[in-house]
Amino acid sequence: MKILTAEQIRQADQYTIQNEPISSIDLMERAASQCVDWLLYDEDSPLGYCFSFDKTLKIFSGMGNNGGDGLVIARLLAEKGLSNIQVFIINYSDKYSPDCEENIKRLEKVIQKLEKKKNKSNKKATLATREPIPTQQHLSLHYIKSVSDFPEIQASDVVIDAIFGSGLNKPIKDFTAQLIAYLNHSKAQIIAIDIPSGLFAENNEDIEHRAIIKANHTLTFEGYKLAFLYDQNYVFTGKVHIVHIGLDKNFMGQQASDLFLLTKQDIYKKLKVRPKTAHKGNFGHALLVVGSEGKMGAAVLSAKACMRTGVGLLTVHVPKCGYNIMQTAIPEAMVVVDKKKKSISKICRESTDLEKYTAIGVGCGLGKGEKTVQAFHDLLKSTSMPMVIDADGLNILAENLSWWDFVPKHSILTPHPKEFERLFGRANNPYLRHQLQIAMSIQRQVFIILKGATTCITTPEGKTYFNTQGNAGMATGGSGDVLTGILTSLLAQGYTPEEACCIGTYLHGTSGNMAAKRLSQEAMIAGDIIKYLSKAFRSLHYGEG
Ligand SMILES: NC(=O)C1=CN([C@@H]2O[C@H](COP(=O)(O)OP(=O)(O)OC[C@H]3O[C@@H](n4cnc5c(N)ncnc54)[C@H](OP(=O)(O)O)[C@@H]3O)[C@@H](O)[C@H]2O)[C@@H](O)CC1
Ligand SMILES: Nc1ncnc2c1ncn2[C@@H]1O[C@H](COP(=O)(O)OP(=O)(O)O)[C@@H](O)[C@H]1O
Ligand SMILES: [K+]
Repeated sequence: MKILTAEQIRQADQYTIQNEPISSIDLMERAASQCVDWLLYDEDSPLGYCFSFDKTLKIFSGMGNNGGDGLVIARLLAEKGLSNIQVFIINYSDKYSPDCEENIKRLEKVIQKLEKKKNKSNKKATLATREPIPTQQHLSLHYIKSVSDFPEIQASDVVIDAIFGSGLNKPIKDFTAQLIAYLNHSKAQIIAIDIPSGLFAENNEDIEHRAIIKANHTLTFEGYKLAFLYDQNYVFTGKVHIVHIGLDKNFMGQQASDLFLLTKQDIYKKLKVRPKTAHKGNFGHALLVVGSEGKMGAAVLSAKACMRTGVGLLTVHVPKCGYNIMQTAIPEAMVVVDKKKKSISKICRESTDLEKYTAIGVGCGLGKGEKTVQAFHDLLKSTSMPMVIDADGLNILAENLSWWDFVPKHSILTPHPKEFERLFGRANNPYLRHQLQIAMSIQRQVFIILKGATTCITTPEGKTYFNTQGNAGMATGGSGDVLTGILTSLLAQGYTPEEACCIGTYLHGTSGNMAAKRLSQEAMIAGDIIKYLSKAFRSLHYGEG
């Protein structure tokens, strides 16, 4: 799925208005009604039982179209009978967008209607019983012009943030900034419409010092904004839900973008089906160069994951101390033993040693001893076959930058953020780090998988794929080694490095999700990601689970 910029979405919005055709105010109505559906029916919605309990919905609307969305949400929910709704318009300027202004009038009409109904039923009740009965529905409209107008917020309130959307063009200031701090400080659940107010859709500088809503949920129109895919911004977006508002699909499909979000459909299309008559020679021969004393677990995890991802043959090169461990843990793998006991010292005696392998993975639990560093150097120089480089392989490279010349083109590097920083340096914010990652992939002609809650893959052509599969249960030692095994296996089987990166990260995350579902995030360990690979494959091939 393509990720479009806020500007491209705005163009899609204009195109839809002109070509569907639909008026902009009706498009706003459609967008808001989709949000209302989510609020009323989605299992994640904190509003859930508002119909029966006395939660109050407090909608904070700005003066642009995002504010307009908030006003329509209020009206539609009131029309559906929701009991307690308070709308606050933030008067940060003297200019409303036309659709926002029109929706204030529409909301005022509904309020008047409800008031009339209330008076009528009170009159009836007074005539019949001599006592007024309280009306069920409260809908009110208020204006915030300064700090003194801020309403009290209870922990049980549900707050809708419709202050600013994608039209934000400068950091928020003055009492609106104070309002955002005030809302963030409350204990209420916050739902942001389209984008948390204060967050820019792409590049966010100086984020620590800016006023930005910290939402529990964000209902975003049509697709993820780029900023939502940076882990550092999760604190603002909370869980992101895509709300489809009927923008022109063809127009959006034609927009140029080098940014993609990986979906199950994408992976399904890339996965090969094993021919009925296949033999093990059809699925490659992987070499893993891994392990050192005390870190043989990393080696075992990568080897098991490699086999469980379908490679035909696997050879693992380990130090002597790893021989029994490896043969016992995974008898399916062949083992080549280094002449050194505790760490690897020489990988290939001759350059032809490597010819029989179809992919090489190196780095898990390797250590950085002098001989190992030399062996890694020799390995880089002995082959032009793209390889997977992880962990200490990356750290060694970071300390020997001139060796970049020997890294085979189209290799896959899998740094976590700290390893990324060692390799490529620091960037001031996640957007700039992403730009740096793209630039490095192009310059070094390698695939970089920057691992995190959302994993970011960049290609030598400058494309980016984001993988959002996975969960915090995978934040446990060894998860990265499992990924290295999976990637090496896919490369060995003949998947292109780009396919291996996409399938590998998605599979790893899906398997982690299945493990967490069954075992809990707390109790799962890296080895469980391997155990659930079979389920993950079945779900990708046949939609099971
Ligand atoms: N795209 C779609 O498909 C659809 C989009 N829809 C909705 O529209 C939203 C975008 O609406 P929008 O363009 O009116 O922008 P919004 O964020 O409400 O800002 C309003 C104005 O605020 C101003 N302003 C900016 N920054 C400021 C600041 N820091 N402090 C003070 N003022 C500031 C600035 O005015 P200016 O400063 O330029 O005069 C700006 O024009 C979008 O997020 C979605 O919710 C749906 O309704 C329908 C389908
Ligand atoms: N919160 C999270 N959500 C999703 N995936 C995660 C999360 N935390 C870690 N992961 C995944 O787990 C793996 C951890 O890799 P790494 O940091 O190299 O671990 P290790 O060095 O222990 O093997 C990465 O693939 C990462 O994407
Ligand atoms: K918003």
